[in-house]
This record gives sequence, C-alpha cells and structure tokens, in this order.
Amino acid sequence: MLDKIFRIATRQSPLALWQAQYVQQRLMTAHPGLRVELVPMVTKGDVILDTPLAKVGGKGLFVKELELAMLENRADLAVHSMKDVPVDFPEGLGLVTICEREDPRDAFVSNHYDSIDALPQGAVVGTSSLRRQCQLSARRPDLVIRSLRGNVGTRLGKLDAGEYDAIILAAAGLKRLGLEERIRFALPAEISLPAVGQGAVGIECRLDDAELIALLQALNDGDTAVCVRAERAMNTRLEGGCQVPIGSFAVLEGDQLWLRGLVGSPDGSQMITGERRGSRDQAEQMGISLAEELLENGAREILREVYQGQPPA
Ligand SMILES: NCc1[nH]cc(CCC(=O)O)c1CC(=O)O
Repeated sequence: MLDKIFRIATRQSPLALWQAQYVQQRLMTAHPGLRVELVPMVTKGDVILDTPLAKVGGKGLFVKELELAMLENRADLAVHSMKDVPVDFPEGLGLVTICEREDPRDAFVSNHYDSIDALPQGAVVGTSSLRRQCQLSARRPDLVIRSLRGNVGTRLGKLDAGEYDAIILAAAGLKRLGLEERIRFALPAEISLPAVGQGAVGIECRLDDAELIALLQALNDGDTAVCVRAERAMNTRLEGGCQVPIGSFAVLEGDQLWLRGLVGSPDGSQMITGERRGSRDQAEQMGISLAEELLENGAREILREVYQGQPPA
C-alpha cells in the first residue's frame, strides 16, 4: 500500500486547490506514510466565464473532466464543493465522504455599506446566482442585480474596481482563502437561505476502490453528511440538473434535523418556503416530502417557467 500514490484530480482555482490540499493533508495526517498528490486540471466551467452558468449547462461543467480522469484511471479521487456537485454520478463513481461543514452562510461584501438594508436606492449588487438574486430582490426590489462570474479573487477585484456597490459570496470560500475580513455581514438563513451543500466539501471516487474508500472514512463527518443528504434529497426531487432559484439548508439540533427549503422566481416576486423537523435517520424522506410540499404550493409552476416545459415529474 505504501508505494502506491493516491491522485487527487482538482481544478486550479485557489479555492479548489485549497480544498484539494486540505483533503491531501487530512489523509496524510490520518494515515502517516500515505502518499497523496494533486493532479491539476482545467474544466469547461473554468474556460467559459462570460456566460451565465444557467445558460451554458449548469454546475456539471465543473466536475465532468474530473470524473473522466477518475474513470480513465488518471486520478483516484476528486474533491468538490458540495454545492457544485450534480444530483447523479456516472456509472462506477460516487460520493463516499463528506467533510465537516465550514460556515454555510452567504456573505455580504462591500467597501462602502454594512448590510443589504444600508444600500442606497437602486444600488448595484453582483451575483450570478438566481437563488441569491431572488432573495435579495424579495427584500429590496429596487436593487439592480448584475451578473458576476469568475473565481473568488476575480469577483473581489471587480467589486474593488467599482463595478458594484456590493457582491454576495459564500462565507466558506472567503474564510478558506483567508479573506474573512472582507465579510461585512454574514446573511442569516432567514435572509438568504443557503444553497444545497453550501460550505461542505465532498469526496468522489471509483466505487470499486475499496482501499481508498476505507482510508477516506477518517475524513467523514456524520453530522454534515446527514444535513447534506436531506438537502440533496429535496433538490433531487425538485431539480432536473439546471440552475434554478432553490435554497435548501439543514441543521442538527441534538438528534433532531431541521430542514428548510425555498423555491423562488428569479425576480423575487414569488417565494415558496417550507420546513421539516424530524429524526436524523429520516433525512432523505424529509427532503422528499418537503420538495413535494413546495411543488404543491406553487414551486411546480415556478420551475416549469424556469425549465421552459421540462417540469419535474
Ligand atoms: N458556485 C461557486 C462556488 N462553489 C463553492 C463556493 C464556495 C464554497 C462553498 O460553498 O463550499 C463557490 C463560490 C461562491 O458561491 O461564492
């Protein structure tokens, strides 16, 4: 085992590299003597930067190349932001480990204003997330939402260049990159319900690689895994793989799981919300039943409009 090298396929953005190095370090700490190296790669999502993600094929763009590398045995594992991982996996691959969650909240970042409410009338806010746009506009219909793509550093650079009065980013990404001081206000879930899996890092590998799967168990965080399972079950029941304004966020209170869900229209004029509380071994069922309640309460029509004729079953 010790002469074998485990290869982590990774994107080359600073955040992706941070996450891959984090898993590399944790694996080597948990298993002294283990050899783990990074295999940096370029994905379509890194190349196409000028078009809103929803228009070019969604989140899967960031993971396809990494998955191909594992299937072709050019790499053994991939580290993902759980937020970017589509609901299903290619034959032979699967998610085997979920690490402890970082701050799951959205962060308000601005050089001039302390909060959403402090923004002047008609202020320009940068985000390309329909979920963030929906919740911002619901609270402040006067705000002008402008597209914002690129990695975390690029986005902060555009804010600093004066293109926006404020931008919204995941708190987790900023904290991991040592940029926590840029967070002016961490938005509570009541103001901006996070995306499914936000703040959590997951590890994908070949399902027949029993040796690696066993080694990875040391990195698994059971509580985070339960929360993300509930969130993803809700998303799976709602989604068809496209990008839509969906929030899904679970926390554990002792052994009680609390899951909140949101489906909204991109302009914030409609927002369907719901919640479930239950035991942690009901995570999946809670996600599915919350999704069905949201669909019945109007989410079906909203999603139908966004998908343009491809409603969930
Ligand atoms: N969509 C890109 C993406 N994927 C994961 C994170 C942040 C880290 C995380 O949520 O784990 C980000 C940046 C952002 O949304 O600001």
